[in-house]
This record gives sequence, structure tokens and C-alpha cells, in this order.
Amino acid sequence: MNKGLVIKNTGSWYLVKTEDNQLIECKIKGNFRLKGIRSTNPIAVGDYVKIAPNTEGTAFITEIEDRKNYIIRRASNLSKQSHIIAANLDQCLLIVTVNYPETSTIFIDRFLASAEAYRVPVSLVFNKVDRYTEEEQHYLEALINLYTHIGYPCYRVSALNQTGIQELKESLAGKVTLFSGHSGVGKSTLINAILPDQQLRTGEISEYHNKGMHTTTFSEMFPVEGDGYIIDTPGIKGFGTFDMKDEEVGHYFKEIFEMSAQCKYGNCTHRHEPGCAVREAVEKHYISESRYTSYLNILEDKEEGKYRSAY
Ligand SMILES: Nc1nc2c(ncn2[C@@H]2O[C@H](COP(=O)(O)OP(=O)(O)OP(=O)(O)O)[C@@H](O)[C@H]2O)c(=O)[nH]1
Ligand SMILES: [Zn+2]
Repeated sequence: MNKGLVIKNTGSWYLVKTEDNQLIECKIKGNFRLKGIRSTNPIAVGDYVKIAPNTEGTAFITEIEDRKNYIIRRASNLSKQSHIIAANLDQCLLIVTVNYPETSTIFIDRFLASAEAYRVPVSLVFNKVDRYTEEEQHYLEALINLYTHIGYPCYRVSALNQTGIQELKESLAGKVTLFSGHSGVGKSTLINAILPDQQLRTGEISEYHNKGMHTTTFSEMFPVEGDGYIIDTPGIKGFGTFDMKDEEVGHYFKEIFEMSAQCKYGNCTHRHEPGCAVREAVEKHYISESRYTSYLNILEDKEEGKYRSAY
């Protein structure tokens, strides 16, 4: 019996890196269905497993360790089946561009809120700093100022010119990090700048698109310097689904949550209630207007039933 980490999931087999650094192709033996979740894959990248090697140099996965967290994507809006994209994440890097393409603050805030709900720390990586106009740079600095104050570490990088990469690399050591962000923000370019030369990616992964319930999602972890791993999965808008009461949404906006202690009503949703400390803080510019707008946006979508199906 051997222990290891699942670093690749092709749909039909798994690649497991054992404690003594061997890479072994594995299949599943036994039933690993998670209680309450019908997933298309019982085991995901990032899972710690026990394996029983056989004589052909392959092995069976016989046990899976409890996960500290995992991210899932529903196979389709009609299907109840989910796909587990990755397990045991230590952190997430959200790659953001203020332009080319523009990442909206609503998108950033929704992502941050869902990561809070799943207790996955997020850092924001502002890419393409080489090509911003003066006006765009001012906006960039305002965003960095805002999110740093709320408590999210921010990095300025240019994947193209390879500036700011070293600092980013250091933040990956010893951790499993998920890379996420809109299409075109430069995830592939950035990952290629981070990975050691000999393992440049083939493009096999970025060509994948999730077309619906019959498409299998392939995930892979790439080892980085200092015993860390990075995971690139296309099209993640956030973690899981928001299945929560209106008054809970504010818990996932750090500064709104902090201020809400001073609201008159304990179940204040910070919209029309009298004595709302959050609305007052927005008016006085202690809480950013854009963050409050994102907060309202989630509440509105929740009411229309849109938010759940966003994932
Ligand atoms: N000016 C500039 N261009 C960049 C930078 N990083 C990436 N790009 C360009 O942006 C475009 C998109 O980059 P990708 O790395 O393919 O973006 P991606 O996020 O992986 O996109 P998907 O694969 O669609 O998810 C390419 O033309 C890159 O050359 C940067 O730091 N500065
Ligand atoms: Zn309130």
C-alpha cells in the first residue's frame, strides 16, 4: 500500500504522484461516491489517495482521504450531476485585466464572495501592466488600493515582459493554487512564464471547452518550484453555488460583514432597512460603491434564480 497525490485526471485514469516521487497510472477500485453529491468523477486532481500497485506498473486507488475543500461545476443546468474540478486547494489566483479584456468589478466581487463561502484565500493578479494607458493605470491603482485594504493581496505583473513574476512565484511555494480568470487575460502566458522551461504546456488543456454534460473535464496540476502545484481550469466563475439566505450574502463581503455588526437589525440585508450602517458607510465612502453594487447584484440575481445557474 502506497500513498500519493492525484495530479492528473483524464476521465478514464488518474496519474498519482507517490510519496517517494514515482508517477503511477491508476484506476479506481471500489465506490467513492460522495454523500449528497452526484458527480461524474469520484476522484479529482488534488485528492490524496491510497493505492495498491499491481504487477504491470499500474495501480488501483483504494482509498481517498477527506478533502479540506473542493470545487465543483455542474455538468449542465438541467443535470443534477456535478464534476469535481479540484480538491484541497490552498489558494486561488484570480487573474485580472483592467482592459484587453476588461474584468468587471462585479465579476471580481462575485468570485471573491464565492471563494469566501468556500474559505479559499484569493490573491488578485493584475496582468498586462505593460500596456495600460495613464488613465487605465490610475484605475488599476485604485483597484489595487481597494482590494488591498479589504484584505486581498494584489500583484502587478506583465506575463509578456515577465515583470513581477518572481514575487508571484514565491507565493506559490508549498501550496496548491488554482489559476482562474476570464478568457484572454493571459493565464496561459502567465503559467508558461512561471513553469520551469522543460515542462512548457502543450496547449492541450487550454483548447478544451466545456460544451455540456457529455464533455469530460480534464484537469491537471503542474509542479512549480518550492514544492507547490498550480491548476489551470478554464471557465471557472467561482466556487460552487450560492445556496444561501439573503442576509448571508453580506457575510462573504469582508468589509460589509464587519460593518453589519452596527446595523440596527441583525438580519439586515443592507437595502431598505432603517438604521443600516452599511448603507451609511457607502454614502460616506468608507465602503466602496462598486463593492456595494456587486453585493446588490448578487442579491438581485438570487431573487431571479439566476445566481445558482451561473456555475
Ligand atoms: N500586452 C500584454 N499581452 C499579454 C500579456 N499576457 C498575455 N498577453 C496576451 O494576451 C492574449 C491572451 O493570452 P492567453 O495567455 O492566451 O490568455 P488566457 O487567459 O490563457 O486565455 P484562454 O486560454 O482563452 O483562457 C495573448 O495574445 C497574449 O500574448 C501581458 O502581460 N501583456
Ligand atoms: Zn445593514
